[in-house]
Amino acid sequence: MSLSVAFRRRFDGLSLDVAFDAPDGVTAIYGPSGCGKTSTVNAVAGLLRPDQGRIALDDRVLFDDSTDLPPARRRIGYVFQDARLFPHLTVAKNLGYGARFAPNPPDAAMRARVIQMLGLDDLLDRRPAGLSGGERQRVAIGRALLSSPDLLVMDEPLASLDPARKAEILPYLTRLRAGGGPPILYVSHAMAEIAALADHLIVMIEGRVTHAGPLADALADPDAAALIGPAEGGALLPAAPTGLIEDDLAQLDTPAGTLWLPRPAAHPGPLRLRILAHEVIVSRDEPKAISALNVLPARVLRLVGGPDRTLVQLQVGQTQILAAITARSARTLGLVAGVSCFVVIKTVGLIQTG
Ligand SMILES: Nc1ncnc2c1ncn2[C@@H]1O[C@H](COP(=O)(O)OP(=O)(O)OP(=O)(O)O)[C@@H](O)[C@H]1O
Repeated sequence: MSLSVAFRRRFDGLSLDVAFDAPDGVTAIYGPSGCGKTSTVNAVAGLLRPDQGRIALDDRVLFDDSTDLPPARRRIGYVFQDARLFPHLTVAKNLGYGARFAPNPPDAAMRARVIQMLGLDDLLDRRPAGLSGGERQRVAIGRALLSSPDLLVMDEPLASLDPARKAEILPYLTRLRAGGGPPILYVSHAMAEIAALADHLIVMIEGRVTHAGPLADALADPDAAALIGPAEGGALLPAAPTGLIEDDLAQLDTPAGTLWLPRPAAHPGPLRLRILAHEVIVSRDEPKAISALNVLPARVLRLVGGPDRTLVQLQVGQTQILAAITARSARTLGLVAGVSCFVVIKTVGLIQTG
């Protein structure tokens, strides 16, 4: 299932002129406050009428010159920042409400799967007022899923939660992503959240899409990283434990090479590594007596200079990694495209993705 979006809409303060495709998986829409993220997903869901354009899910047109399907007929599940549950209904009845609009209502097995995946078994008889913010959001996600949507839209679903509740709900979202459900359009301005969940990235600035493509490519691309915020760039790598554990460190296979990290939880699921550009040191010589565990050979691909730092894109093994260093270091090291060097990776964020 693929979503294709192209529309215009003028407001007094902002002209939206948005075009992108969202393939299967999770597509994150990222950008500063007021750039038009919510308006874009609202246009997709039928809550905002474009002035012109075309919005389609595969061949099914949701909006064009002659079509404007009402929200209930778009087969889109919507999870808002606040859960918007019915306060007088139990969790079970709130979940059942989603199914009422499903073109093919979910059977008992599907319902049981969603309840189990979102950990809702013990909450079914409770009412929303007695639930934590994180529990309410899990119910809202379950309700949206049980409407058997062709697409799930989530607009800042974690933004109203405190850090502990966010950490509690993220594993449910990663499980949802890994479970082969509908494609997800995920609005967020938190790159840590996006790095944990998304496959594709749309960057919006002032009503326009300024970057679209695979998330991992964007984080390792100096031009895209400059748009996203250079502090967010670096790399996002799939990782597989080799099974070797020494001194409580686990050996992981990654496209960059073999890395040693503090042993991840015993969970067998797939892992992602997030490396931030300012956690990467570049050395011309192979560093020997050094406390950092992860030193890999690399080659400079290109440098993009900013006012206070230079982003260096490096080929490391089969992948690219960005390093953020000072312009002075880039000069004194003689870093230019083609130069061989070594990267020292200081810290790596380990993300469980399934
Ligand atoms: N119904 C409306 N009428 C007039 N202007 C609107 C309307 N909806 C949105 N806008 C304008 O579009 C701008 C973008 O709003 P939108 O909520 O889509 O941005 P956003 O990127 O989701 O922002 P945030 O991250 O703060 O939620 C707003 O600042 C506002 O100027």
